[in-house]
Amino acid sequence: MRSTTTCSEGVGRLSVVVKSAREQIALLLRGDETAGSFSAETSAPVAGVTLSVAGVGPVRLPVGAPQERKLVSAAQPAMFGLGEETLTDTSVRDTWELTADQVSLGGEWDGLLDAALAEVHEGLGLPRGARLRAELHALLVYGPDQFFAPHQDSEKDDEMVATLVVSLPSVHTGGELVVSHGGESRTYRHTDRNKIGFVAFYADCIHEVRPVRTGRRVTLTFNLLVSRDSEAAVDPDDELAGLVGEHFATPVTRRWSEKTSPPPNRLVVLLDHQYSERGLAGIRLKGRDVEWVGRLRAAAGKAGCRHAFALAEIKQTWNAYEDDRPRRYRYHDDEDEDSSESYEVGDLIDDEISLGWWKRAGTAEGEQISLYVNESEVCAVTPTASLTPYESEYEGYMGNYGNTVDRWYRRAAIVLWPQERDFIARAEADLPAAIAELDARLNNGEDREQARADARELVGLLGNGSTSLLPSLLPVADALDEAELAHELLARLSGEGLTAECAAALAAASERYGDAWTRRIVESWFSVGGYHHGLWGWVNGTLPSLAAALRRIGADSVVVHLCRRIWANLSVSITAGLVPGPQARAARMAPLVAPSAALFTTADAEQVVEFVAALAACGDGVLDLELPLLRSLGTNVSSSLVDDAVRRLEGLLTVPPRSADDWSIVWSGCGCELCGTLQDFLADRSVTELDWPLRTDRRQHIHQRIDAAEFPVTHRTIRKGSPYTLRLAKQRDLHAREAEQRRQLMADLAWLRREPWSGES
Ligand SMILES: O=C(O)CCC(=O)C(=O)O
Ligand SMILES: [Fe+2]
Repeated sequence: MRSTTTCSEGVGRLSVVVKSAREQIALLLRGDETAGSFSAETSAPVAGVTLSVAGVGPVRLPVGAPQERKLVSAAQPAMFGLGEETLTDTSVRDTWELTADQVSLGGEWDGLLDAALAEVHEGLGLPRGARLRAELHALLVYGPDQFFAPHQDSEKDDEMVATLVVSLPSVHTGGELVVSHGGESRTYRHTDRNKIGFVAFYADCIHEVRPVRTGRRVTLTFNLLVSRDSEAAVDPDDELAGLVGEHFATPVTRRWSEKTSPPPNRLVVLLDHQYSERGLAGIRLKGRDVEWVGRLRAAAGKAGCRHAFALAEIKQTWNAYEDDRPRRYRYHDDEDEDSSESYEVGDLIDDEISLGWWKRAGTAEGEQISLYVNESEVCAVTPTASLTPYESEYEGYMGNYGNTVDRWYRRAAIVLWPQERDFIARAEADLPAAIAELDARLNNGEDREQARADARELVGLLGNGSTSLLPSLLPVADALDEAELAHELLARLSGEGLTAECAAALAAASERYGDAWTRRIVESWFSVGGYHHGLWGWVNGTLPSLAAALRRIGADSVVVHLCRRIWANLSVSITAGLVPGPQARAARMAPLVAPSAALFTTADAEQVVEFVAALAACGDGVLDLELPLLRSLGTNVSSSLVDDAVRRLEGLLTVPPRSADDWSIVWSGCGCELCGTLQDFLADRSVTELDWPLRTDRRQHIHQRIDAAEFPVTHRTIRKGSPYTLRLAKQRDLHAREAEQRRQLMADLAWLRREPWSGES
């Protein structure tokens, strides 16, 4: 049910049917200032509502002409009150009336009425605790020229506060209801044939029904009564406390999905005025904030909540449309324009709120925090958009959004959170502090079950790949003494966060939870195939000292797991880097040399033998890693690695040197017809040039093959004829280059043989 406002002056406040607790809190804080209006309007679909009138029978809705006539025949001319008298005077009131006892409403009616009363309740700004009831007074039918002159309804009942006019759908023109109060007047017309219209106004309003011009207007009038006792019963602070409780108990419905999330962990109520940290910490509040904060603190106390004062940074992103109308009509966004361009602001696309500082009640000092606040946790009496941003920036076309304008604001807030969710609410704001606190509690031997429960809550906050938290989290995971929980806490972090200082805690956890646990956690920390941009740096810089520290305290088995996992990562990169082109391959191997050296010097001899065995299974291209690795390792090297390199070099040198008339190049392509032709050309001992007419896409394939393998072959496209011709030529220095390569192989071999390889790892 949505309000279809047809007022000619003033706009009804009713648009949303169900308000969330935080929206109601904002309304409640705003108070009477702007809350109520003298009249309010809403509407509801007529389908499902039944009407029956004594002497007429069931009346179909919308009301058609034959039924209107029947209604009139069962009606009386309406009377009106003047002082103590009741009169009939068609110059004041001319309409047909059926009394309440003749009318019965059914079907969906009761539900619709309740919903309409809820809206009207809010629209009129009636006290929240008050109970509003509607008492049917009459059914009225206005035919052509009939009307009701301006008048004020008599309050027939002590509890009566307002009148509700329900317009049933019927075809007519004219017959507007005009309601006036304090110099303002609003005109209501109900013309929608599928809807029932509701207009409520306070009993002290002057109102009239203008003459109907054609058709008939059918209305039901109700007295709106407020129960006094209920009004008195609810203390507004209890109401606020109730709403706060409701906020923390209501699952969050997400905007674009059916799913719900657990209830929010906090309520951030934005204040109106600006404050410094010191001003806020000293609770030197201004203006309306004084009252709001007072009420919210009282409500927090009643609802079992803690609170803090906080400073929020808000960034709003709006759609913007460039405005190319002539200058004098342009809309300028305030005096301080966002940029020299003019534009119109459209919809709010994004509203990010984060808290960077807070001062919790009961603590001595404010704290720097970092807390992203969800929209569902924010309550604003004054919308941020109505304030002045401290900075704004107009951006041209931004992908999906078109043009946008970003606006930044700083606002103060009071933050409430349930006492029983204190730990997680604080942890979300300051994770390192929460971890340190858990650590201290466990060290002091405080309730371990509680610590476990709190730690379980932390799991969801430990995002993917964080590196900074491992050192502080490891001792906590150990002290919790629960293997699965310890794993969950640590598993989503990156092993790159390990430092030599972690050795003791890591060794302790490994000892407590066992070898299989250790292996599993190490595997999570260094997932294979994942993206580890800092892994090699960590292996070079940290792994050796961490391993040494672990060994000093007897945690050799942890070192074994670390080395195995680093090797798993390294060997994936080695395999991927063994590309056919020698230069490309050398470039891929270069960054792997240092981490390989660090790993080979860290791992125990047995593991190094395993690593070398894996290298030995690779093609000869792996020499591009093995030789620089051997140089980097110096004497501190496993003989098996030397042996593998020697074996490869010797093997390559058994191929006799190229004879002067031999121009063959051994290669096999992808097996396609083009690669076959290329292969034949390359393999030919005497042919050194090939002119090959080829279509563009086919030429591309051959270019790629030659570039990937880095053949000593030039390839040029001769842009003549159709298709163009690809000219391949074996490079003239083929022999000289191979001779040079051979000299290098021999030099490497001599170096390997000459070196006194004393240190057998
Ligand atoms: O029919 C209407 O819209 C209003 C009637 C009225 O003002 C009354 O019955 O007092
Ligand atoms: Fe009236």
